[in-house]
Amino acid sequence: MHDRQTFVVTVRGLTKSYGATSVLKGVDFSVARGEVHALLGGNGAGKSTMIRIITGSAAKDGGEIEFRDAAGNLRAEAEGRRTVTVVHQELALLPHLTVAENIVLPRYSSGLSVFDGKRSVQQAYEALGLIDRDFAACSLHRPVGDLSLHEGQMVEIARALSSGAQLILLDEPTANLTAAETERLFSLLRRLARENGLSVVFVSHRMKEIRQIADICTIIRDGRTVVNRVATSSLSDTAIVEKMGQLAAHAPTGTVSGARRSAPDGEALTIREEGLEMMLPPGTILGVAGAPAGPESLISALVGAAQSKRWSVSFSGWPQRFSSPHQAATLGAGFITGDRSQKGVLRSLPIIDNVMASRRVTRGSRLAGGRENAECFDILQALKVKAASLWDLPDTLSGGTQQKLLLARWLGVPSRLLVLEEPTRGVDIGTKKEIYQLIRDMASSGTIIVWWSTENAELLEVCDRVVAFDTEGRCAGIIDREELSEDRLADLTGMAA
Ligand SMILES: Nc1ncnc2c1ncn2[C@@H]1O[C@H](COP(=O)(O)OP(=O)(O)OP(=O)(O)O)[C@@H](O)[C@H]1O
Repeated sequence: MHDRQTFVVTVRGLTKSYGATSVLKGVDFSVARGEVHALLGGNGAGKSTMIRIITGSAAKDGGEIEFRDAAGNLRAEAEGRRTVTVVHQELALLPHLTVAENIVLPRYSSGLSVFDGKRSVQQAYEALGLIDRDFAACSLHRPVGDLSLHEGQMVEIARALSSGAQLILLDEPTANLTAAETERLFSLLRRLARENGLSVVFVSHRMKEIRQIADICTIIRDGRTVVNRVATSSLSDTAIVEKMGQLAAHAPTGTVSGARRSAPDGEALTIREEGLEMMLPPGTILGVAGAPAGPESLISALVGAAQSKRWSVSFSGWPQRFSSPHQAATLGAGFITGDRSQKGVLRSLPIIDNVMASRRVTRGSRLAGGRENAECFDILQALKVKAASLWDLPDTLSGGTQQKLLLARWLGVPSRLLVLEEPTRGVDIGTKKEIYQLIRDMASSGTIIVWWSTENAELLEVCDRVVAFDTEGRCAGIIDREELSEDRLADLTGMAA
């Protein structure tokens, strides 16, 4: 084990309440210099709240936080915080500025230094060169808006290194990365940990990658640390899920594939592009696999988000072209966007409006009725959403719980078609299983489900058939359930299995 002196951050007995809700009840957490550490816990366990307190964007009620430098000397709290950087799923980069400008920006944020273009490019090159010399040599003057997600992540990590970060926290960073990019990100993080002494904290609900990347793990449950700095390899998957308090939900759910379900009534959906035709009987769950280009074009055509020359869609043989997602919704085609923060959650409206939105559209109701309260309450209970009040704003909920709000909007709404983009992103392991069952129930009642996921294991668990796209957006194959495997999907899509 590491000596106390080598811990870059140590949290002891941290407490935090929001009003009457006690969120952190005495959390302990410490990260050693140069380690890759997984921070685990169910939705709402308190991970982000603790991270916000460590970085200073929320205040603690009680407990201690201690920062130390590489030599083991105590740092002042304000100085220590500056050595911690969080890389979120939605990258905090300015798309119109160049790579170099984005990397050096924090150096000038105090307003005390005068911007020096030449020096900045040199500083940016030094930081990005630690990650990838070739990429640094050709990208410093490119606008960040032109980069891929993976390249953007490299720029954020370079920016953190350039501003003296000792500890980087990454929040589900591999969603939407290809297999090769995921492997490159993991080996980069391992190298920076080993050679530069960087500490990495990895927050993820994907068991497979937790094992791939993290040597040490800490598990938080309901505001308390239940596993503190234990070797990940010493815990089985079942033990991890049990410590998170989700063993019951983790039990096998008795998958019933569409092929074995009795065929419900309804209209069949036909999707065509040149040289390809898919006919989906009512109740089919069609998985969509691959990097964004292909799935996005198909989904836009299905939900009326964009006119498509590539795809044609028909219900029971009748061509169907929705002119907007609103029209699609009124005609029984639901859509849960993968862009939770920009297009999904209605931030200025309370939880009840977020949940009831699609029901109001499909029912054509203009006034919110009193019975809605009870209905909304039941829907949230089915998804185990813990909220103090239906009238709270969504920002008072954890990230994974906000994702559940989007699902709640369409679950149980009678629909011909439900299109889902990464519906379980950020959702904890136990809740994922429950969502799979709720979606199967909707399919059993005749709804056709189209489910895009970058987690191949989930497509295997839920879908009757999968259409796979390669990284260029071309259709690479349609695979029936019996022939599905994670390796086959990874091969066809080039995405991490
Ligand atoms: N501003 C706030 N006001 C009230 N409650 C809040 C606020 N911020 C967070 N909470 C509550 O604190 C609890 C912990 O949330 P937190 O975001 O830390 O969880 P998490 O472990 O990061 O979950 P996830 O895996 O879903 O991201 C949740 O129950 C959430 O509703």
